[in-house]
Amino acid sequence: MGSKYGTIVMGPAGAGKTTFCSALIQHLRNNKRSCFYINLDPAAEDFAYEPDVDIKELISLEDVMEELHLGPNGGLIYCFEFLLENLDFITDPLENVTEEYLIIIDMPGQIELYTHVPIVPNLIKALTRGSLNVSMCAAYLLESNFIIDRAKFFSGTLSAMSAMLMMEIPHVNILSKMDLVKGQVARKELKRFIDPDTSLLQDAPESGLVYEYKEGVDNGENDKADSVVTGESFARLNRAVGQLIDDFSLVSFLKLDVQDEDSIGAVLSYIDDAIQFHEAQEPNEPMDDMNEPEMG
Ligand SMILES: Nc1nc2c(ncn2[C@@H]2O[C@H](COP(=O)(O)OP(=O)(O)OP(=O)(O)O)[C@@H](O)[C@H]2O)c(=O)[nH]1
Repeated sequence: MGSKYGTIVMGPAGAGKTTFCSALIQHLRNNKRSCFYINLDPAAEDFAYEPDVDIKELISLEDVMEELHLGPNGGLIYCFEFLLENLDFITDPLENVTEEYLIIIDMPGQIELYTHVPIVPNLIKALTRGSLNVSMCAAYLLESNFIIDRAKFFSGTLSAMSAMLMMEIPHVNILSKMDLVKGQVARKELKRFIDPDTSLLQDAPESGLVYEYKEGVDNGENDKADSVVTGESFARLNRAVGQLIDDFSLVSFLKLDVQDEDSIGAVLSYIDDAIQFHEAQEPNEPMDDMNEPEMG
């Protein structure tokens, strides 16, 4: 059995994951490459391309919520725990996928799956270290209009970093929906987000990553600016968080506009390169630590 290659598409809700998967599939088709599309978002409904494997065929989020009286997030976690107990649902169809294919996995946006409980890391281990030995790259999407709110952008960057550290596979960060900021942000300014320049946080203290709220102030979204205290201790805390991002200078973003075929091609070649580079670096380890206790 030859090698297998795949990308797992992650990022917050609404970042454009499913749209990116469709654009990527179209691009692969245009270039006579094959793909195997797996949808693991039980809430996703409209697909430009029908998935080859769809978690909805295994378990219904609606049924789980109704029968177990769970909310959407608890229901989603249940669905993934069920998937991990029934991994054959994904691994069996992948057995015959050859190296000509790019396996594309479309994920839900809920951050709980990546951080609070190590569900996605365990899923990735099963795909990369088991007999399947899929060489994978994570594609983490953050939507570009986050740059309008610097605090939101940097907290998104921290989530991207956290996913990168948890997954332990090659990782590509992508700023999606670039069409929405085109012409609105100067090129030079945009560069400071592409390679995150943490001094952006200090340039606009009202956009600090860490806020202290005044007592008795309504902390609703609209009143955020009024309720921020920009004291030196908070400036220091912001600098410290900024330094943390700086220290991981690996975080930088590729620009994606799904209408622009060249940007899709550029993202794909980064994914291809990241997979190839990783493959050349270290052979996949056997799946020996799947049942080790994980961080809680
Ligand atoms: N302008 C613009 N809109 C986009 C782009 N990509 C996605 N969208 C829109 O953004 C919304 C969310 O896109 P999805 O692809 O469903 O995002 P998702 O990350 O899969 O969403 P969840 O599955 O809910 O987490 C949809 O209305 C898309 O049409 C883009 O490149 N440009």
